[in-house]
Amino acid sequence: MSSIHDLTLASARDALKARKISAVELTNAHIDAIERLDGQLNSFITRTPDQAREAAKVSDEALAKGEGGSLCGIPLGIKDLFCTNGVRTTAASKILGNFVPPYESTVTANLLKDGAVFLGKLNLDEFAMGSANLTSAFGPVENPWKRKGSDVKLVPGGSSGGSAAAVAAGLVLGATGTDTGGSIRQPAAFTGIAGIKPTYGRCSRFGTIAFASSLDQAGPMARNLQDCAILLESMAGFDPRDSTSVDTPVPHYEAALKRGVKGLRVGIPKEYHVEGMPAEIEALWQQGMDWLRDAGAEIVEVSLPHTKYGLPTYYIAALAEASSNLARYDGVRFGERVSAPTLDGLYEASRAAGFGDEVKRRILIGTHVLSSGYYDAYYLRAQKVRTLIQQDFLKAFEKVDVLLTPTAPSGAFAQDEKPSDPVQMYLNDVFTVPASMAGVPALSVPAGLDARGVPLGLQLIGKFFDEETLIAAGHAIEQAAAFHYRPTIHAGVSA
Ligand SMILES: NC(=O)C[C@H](N)C(=O)O
Repeated sequence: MSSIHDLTLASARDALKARKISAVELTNAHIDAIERLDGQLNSFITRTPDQAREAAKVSDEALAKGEGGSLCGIPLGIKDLFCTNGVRTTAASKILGNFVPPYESTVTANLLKDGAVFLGKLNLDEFAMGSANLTSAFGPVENPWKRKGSDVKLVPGGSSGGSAAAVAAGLVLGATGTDTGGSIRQPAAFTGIAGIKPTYGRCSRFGTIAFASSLDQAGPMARNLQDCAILLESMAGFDPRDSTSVDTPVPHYEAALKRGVKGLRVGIPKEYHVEGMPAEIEALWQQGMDWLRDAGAEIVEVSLPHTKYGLPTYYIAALAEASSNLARYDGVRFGERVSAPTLDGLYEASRAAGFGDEVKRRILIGTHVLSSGYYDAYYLRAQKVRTLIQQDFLKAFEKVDVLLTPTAPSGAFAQDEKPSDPVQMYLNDVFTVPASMAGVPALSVPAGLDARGVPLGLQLIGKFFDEETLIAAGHAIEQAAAFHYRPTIHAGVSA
């Protein structure tokens, strides 16, 4: 018999509404699973079981009266980058180690309004800077997947690595993520789950700790796209407190699952055939094209000529913004303070003690590319190239409805394979960053396992605010791929 941990978010929602299970029962099962497995996975930074049990009770009362929102009684995890009123919010940084926000982010407020039950705050790369969840001040997250016949610990991807691992292992039914250059899509691919980076402006950034404000976008991570669609509908929407949030109606995303892909034009960007890509990933990409063609789509080759500038311009623009955003952590207004005889000394000592190496590296590079004398050569130029990258997408979308690519150039790697050269780590983002720079929506769906038994994902990139077509095409891949595998570490497997 399958366990309560095999329920998808959608099936749990239906079972709750039909009163086949109670919210308290569902919540307790997840709290137990976290207690059993998270000592190993380390996907949570802060657990909130008492609040969760209380919220579940309230959900049951609403459900008994036939009331309750779309997520009533659904246990979720929240990436620890979203401010949660009265619950510690760290961004996985020492500098915010004791920060308890007095307010709620709009995204989490929307989820709460719809009745979600929060189990706690999920681990991530410090300030969302990383692709392996190795930069967290609260320790690395372990991927619940193992290579066949091996006990080596794999990374879950990053930066939303805690979200990805918790969803994959069945500790939560869904999670929030944020994606600046791939932080939802790459960890989703590494852990065999689905994740959507919506169009920039679709979800409010209010109350989400900023990394690079012109790129950061919240989105859902869950076992499949139906679950992501349900979450996204709740998370999205205009918010007057975020001037970049866009005032356009939120569709009923779940309905898009039924659309199919007949007649859909799917573009294959030829520049994504990068040198050194493993043959299995090329083969999976080809398989994805075949699946979509068999489901009635037309496959068209397209060109995104500025693709190769995606990574270098992202790692200029994002870091410039980060250096400016992170200037606020001065030891005076937030978080960790290290006393010193002078004010400058206090800033220096607090920032030196509070930030980890990767964050410091990025602040230094970001400050450099913004400094007078280098601004034009780096930052301004990167912004101009960013426009060219966006134009590539707009041109391609005159010919096609969506683009299909691999999500990442490799599957999950071992924790101790961490490259000493940070640029090697940045290369993980080669396929995810261009869509981020353009602001267009993109998603990752699990599409298969590699020869080592580790999941691989396919990415779909869409037109501005057309998440529905992405969901329809992604669902066609889900149906063809029939990805029903479970990771080695999973709540439904008894020890
Ligand atoms: N935040 C992200 O989207 C992750 C990306 N790998 C970065 O380190 O910037």
